[in-house]
Amino acid sequence: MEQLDLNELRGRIDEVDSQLTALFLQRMEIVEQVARYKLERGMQVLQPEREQAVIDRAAARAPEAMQGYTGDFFRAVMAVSRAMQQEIIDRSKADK
Ligand SMILES: C=C(O[C@@H]1C=C(C(=O)O)C=C[C@H]1O)C(=O)O
Repeated sequence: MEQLDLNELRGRIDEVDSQLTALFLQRMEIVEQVARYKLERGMQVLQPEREQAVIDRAAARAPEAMQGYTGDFFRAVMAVSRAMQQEIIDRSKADK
């Protein structure tokens, strides 16, 4: 592959990444509110049924060859989501 082509492809990846970043941050802002909801009600951060539903719905939207990767992507996103929720909850409990 020509260097020029690679640069062009990477430029397109950078553009998608910038959209992904904005959407990720938007998702995490909502997740922060979910964490506060759970904190007030003493709920567990991990909700396996909900996670499976998120993965299944996303995978169903993807072409067959991409379904596994789509599931992996959402598993990673939700692991980050849970980590932030746990930090919010732990910090809030430590402050009391
Ligand atoms: C956001 C939530 O918390 C966790 C993270 C999820 C997510 O990021 O989508 C889904 C389920 C939970 O394990 C939730 O309960 O809805």
